[in-house]
Amino acid sequence: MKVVKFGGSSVADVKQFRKVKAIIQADNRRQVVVVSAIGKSLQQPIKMTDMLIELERARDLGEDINEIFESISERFLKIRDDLKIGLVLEKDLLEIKDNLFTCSHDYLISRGEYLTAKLMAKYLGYKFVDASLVMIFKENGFDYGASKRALLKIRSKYQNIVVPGFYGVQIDKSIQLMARGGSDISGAILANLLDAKLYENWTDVSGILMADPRIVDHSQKIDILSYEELQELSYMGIGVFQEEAILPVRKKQIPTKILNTNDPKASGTLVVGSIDRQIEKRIITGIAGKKNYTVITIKKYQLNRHIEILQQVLSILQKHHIVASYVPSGNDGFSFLCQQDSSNPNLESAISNLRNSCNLDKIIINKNIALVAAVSWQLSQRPSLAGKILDFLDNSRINVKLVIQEGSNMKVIFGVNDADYERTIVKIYQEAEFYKLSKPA
Ligand SMILES: Nc1ncnc2c1ncn2[C@@H]1O[C@H](COP(=O)(O)OP(=O)(O)O)[C@@H](O)[C@H]1O
Ligand SMILES: N[C@@H](CC(=O)OP(=O)(O)O)C(=O)O
Repeated sequence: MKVVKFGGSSVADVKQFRKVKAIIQADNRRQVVVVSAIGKSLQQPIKMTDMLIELERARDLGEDINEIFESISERFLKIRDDLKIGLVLEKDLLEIKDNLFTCSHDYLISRGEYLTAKLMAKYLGYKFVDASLVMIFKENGFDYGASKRALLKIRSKYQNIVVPGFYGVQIDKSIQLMARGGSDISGAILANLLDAKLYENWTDVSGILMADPRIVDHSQKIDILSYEELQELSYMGIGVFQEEAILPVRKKQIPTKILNTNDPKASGTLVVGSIDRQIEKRIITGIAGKKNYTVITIKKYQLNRHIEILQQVLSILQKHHIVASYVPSGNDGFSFLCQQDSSNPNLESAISNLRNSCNLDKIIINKNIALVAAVSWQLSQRPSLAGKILDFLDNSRINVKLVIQEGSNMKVIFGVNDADYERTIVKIYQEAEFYKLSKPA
């Protein structure tokens, strides 16, 4: 049995729905289907999830919600009408509108997946199973036991089901949303619960590419990679597979394939536990990164004799809910990195709190830093790799502000100015290509 997840781009319009049906019909082991909310298409530049976020914003600001609600409804009703499936969606849409001023954020934003799954289930002739019945959370995480019991009970009656991704239910029956891109997580959890033979993750690219195709033209595909390597790449920002989706499949060693709905015959990328490295020629597995970091450097003379400073700094960060990666430095200071985005809304107040509360010599703030990581399982055997890349970036006049090689020994990270982000990825990609060609047989 296979669990198959279709991302927003795979269900963006009626053409995409037809492709999904052809894929499902081509293999009767594709019994458990997870869908995201309808995503972007050529005609529709906005994901349904973002339209719902916009609806919520309009509601909260007291603006007119009717226009945006109408365009949301129209997208669903158009797919239904074009597919000619006799599904009564109007009742669901009315219920959402009725609930709009009293419902929670998680309920509202999850309705994109809910309605898309209803459409898909009807179109495929599969049973619609609301995620609130089978994706059960408890206070401190996901409840695998309760979810499995509920799921097996339903599957004893219905083999072929469609489950909306991206959300589940809390003990108090309220809807709980997952992180953005969370349908990947739903699919991975369902594959875990059902001990699936394979988890197929269908998207709009033919697998995981060595670098973001929006930055590197004709980037090579990664044919096979380990859960560990994918974890590093996802953590560093490749959007194609949600980082939190790796653990559920990794735990049960369920092979996972990233496949292209628009080119279903393409082989895609296979993710597994271990790889025969004899046949793996690549030295750098992949390159990924993110922009918009702030580097905060704390200076304190003989910091190693004032260990309490570290404790104070960390507790201030915690108080402001700052998500930070810590980069130890020398005797007289250390740095940490924070993303300047919605994950750290209190960054500025945390910095001013640090300035006022800790007895520091100096705080240096460096904004608009991009991190670019080269992931390679061979890093521990090739310590010179980081140096070679640095040399290459230096020759290209890219100013590298920091280098981090982590304990995992799977990736080396280069901090550059945001403005140099794309160029850095292109240069490391070129270096990776050169390396592959120049590697001794
Ligand atoms: N290294 C990479 N390999 C493949 N795709 C990547 C990579 N980095 C970024 N992407 C982007 O991820 C997109 C797919 O992810 P996403 O938009 O979440 O798809 P879906 O709608 O199927 O969930 C691709 O269209 C591509 O632009
Ligand atoms: N619709 C949600 C969840 C998701 O997984 O979407 P997608 O498969 O389109 O990345 C989001 O936009 O975050």
